[in-house]
Amino acid sequence: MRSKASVFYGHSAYKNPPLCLQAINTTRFLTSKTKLSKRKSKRKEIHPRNIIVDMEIQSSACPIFTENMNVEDVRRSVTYHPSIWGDYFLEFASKEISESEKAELLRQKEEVRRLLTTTSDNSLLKLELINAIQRLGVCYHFEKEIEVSLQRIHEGRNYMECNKNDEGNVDDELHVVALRFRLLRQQGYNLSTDVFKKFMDREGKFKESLVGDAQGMLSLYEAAHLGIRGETILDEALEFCSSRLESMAVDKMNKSLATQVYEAMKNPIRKTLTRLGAVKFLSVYQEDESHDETLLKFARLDFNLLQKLHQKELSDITRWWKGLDFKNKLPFARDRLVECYFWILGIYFEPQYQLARKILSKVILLASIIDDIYDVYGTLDELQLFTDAIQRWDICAMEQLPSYMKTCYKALFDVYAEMEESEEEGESYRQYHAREEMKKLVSAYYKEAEWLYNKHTPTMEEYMKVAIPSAGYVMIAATSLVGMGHVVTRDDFHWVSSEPLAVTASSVIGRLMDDMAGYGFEKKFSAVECYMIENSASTEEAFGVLQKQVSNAWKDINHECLHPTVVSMPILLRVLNAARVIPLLYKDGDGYSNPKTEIKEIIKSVLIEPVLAI
Ligand SMILES: CC(C)=CCC/C(C)=C/COP(=O)(O)OP(=O)(O)O
Repeated sequence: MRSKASVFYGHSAYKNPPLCLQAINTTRFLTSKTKLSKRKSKRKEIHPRNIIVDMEIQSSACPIFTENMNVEDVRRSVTYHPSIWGDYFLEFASKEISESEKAELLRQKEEVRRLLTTTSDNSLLKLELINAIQRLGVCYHFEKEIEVSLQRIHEGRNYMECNKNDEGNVDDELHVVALRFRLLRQQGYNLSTDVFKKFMDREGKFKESLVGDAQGMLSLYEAAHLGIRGETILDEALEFCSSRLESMAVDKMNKSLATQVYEAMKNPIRKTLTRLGAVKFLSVYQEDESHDETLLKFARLDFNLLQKLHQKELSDITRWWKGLDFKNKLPFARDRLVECYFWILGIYFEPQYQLARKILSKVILLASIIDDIYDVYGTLDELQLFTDAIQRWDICAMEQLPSYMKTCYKALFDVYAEMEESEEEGESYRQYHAREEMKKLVSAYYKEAEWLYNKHTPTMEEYMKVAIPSAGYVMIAATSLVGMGHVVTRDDFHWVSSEPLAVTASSVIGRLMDDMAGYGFEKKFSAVECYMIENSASTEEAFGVLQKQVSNAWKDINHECLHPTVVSMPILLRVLNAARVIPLLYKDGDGYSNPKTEIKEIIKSVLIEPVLAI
């Protein structure tokens, strides 16, 4: 088994910030926070204990206790805006995919399979075809065929000889080399970055002449996101391509390429959710004159049929959610049903993972409610009771809880019971592992609440030890395996519970991006404040260091996805996909708590609007 993540994310990385960061006084941080809260309060004129959370305002200050305060005074009252979707998805209750639609899908699928298997592996056409199939989100239909082809491409000794065009050898083209590199790395092949050396000068810099090749640079940019730690060529490539592509006059590119560059800068392929990437790529692909009509039609149909399936699932979960009536019973909590489902859809969208999606969507919804109980509403005494009850995991433990907590405890208990019922004989270890990870999550929530109430400022090391589990991604990784069926083994559950590097790295991405997005708004300590205080650093310096941590965490995930992997690809894909959700939700603020922003449009494009032919 590979080394534990603490080696990489331990104290030392934070203990030794660049020298320039060490002399700066923390008062800067305090001053900037005060200014910020003054500005916000003035704009909204709201009582500091009852702040409306909308796109600008997110939470109140931490509670200040005095002896004669009662419980209600102490509660940190935060009002999040209500769900923007309401019961919209209930209307899809009777949506079914018809038999004729299924038959048509199968017919078209066979045509694409024929196309895939008859296109020579030694051709650029094949690379482009595999790339299109993957980006259109339909590669789950052809996993075997793609695996076999990429294996042949990887082994292909005569690749270069087979790829001549009028100007010479196409394998000398940056686009071809970079595309091949990315496709093979995605498949887990640990290709050397030396393949890019021919595009560099004697000083080890990428040749400026490449600027004339926008397509090649775009492909190199995408390939560079598959890098692991220490691959300086890919770091260099990323910097070179990002700066050159961004400054390139858009009118020098054709429209399709310009759109792709714009999109790639925002959402590189490696960090993009498959379904969202498919919506975007469908429009690029259909405008590309060299597109394959069979593949395009199939991808469109598959997208729309899967969307129907997702709508029906969301309708079922909405019914369950309405039945719980949290809106009235726990009105302080975020009602983010659709956003939670969308989050889980990022982890798996394929039809075979329907049960897994249902389980994980319910669990993440309840985790969100519990997070608000700990961060917003519960008093420390109540939180202690809830934490104890969760550790006991016994329905009788509910009796000692205040009524709003009982509702949540019972709902959680029921979901895990449902999980148990869905398991086959001898599989109870699945629900057991999921439950243990939920207990750890709740303990971490409690620790954070305790810090807040006791006004304790943790060191970065202390903070990360708690904030990694409290990011919820270890719990998500374990629970994501529960409904996946026979591709998952008992060893996979042991792996996920052993703090493996990939899972910790995805937690680091989740934690740090969430903390950076919430900085200045959230009422609790975050990595930004911890870093600043511990290192007397400015906000900018803290962000720089944390962003570097995030970028290293991506490299660690990439590393763990290379052969030989500790667990199988379907397991690792869940971890990678969970990490992919984070930049989407947290790159430009907290898009989960405040989904009125771009997130709403994204959810619409994936879950509501069918893709149409132009
Ligand atoms: C991955 C999981 C469990 C997701 C559930 C929803 C959730 C808790 C989101 C983060 O909210 P937040 O920004 O308030 O989180 P925190 O309080 O940890 O900063």
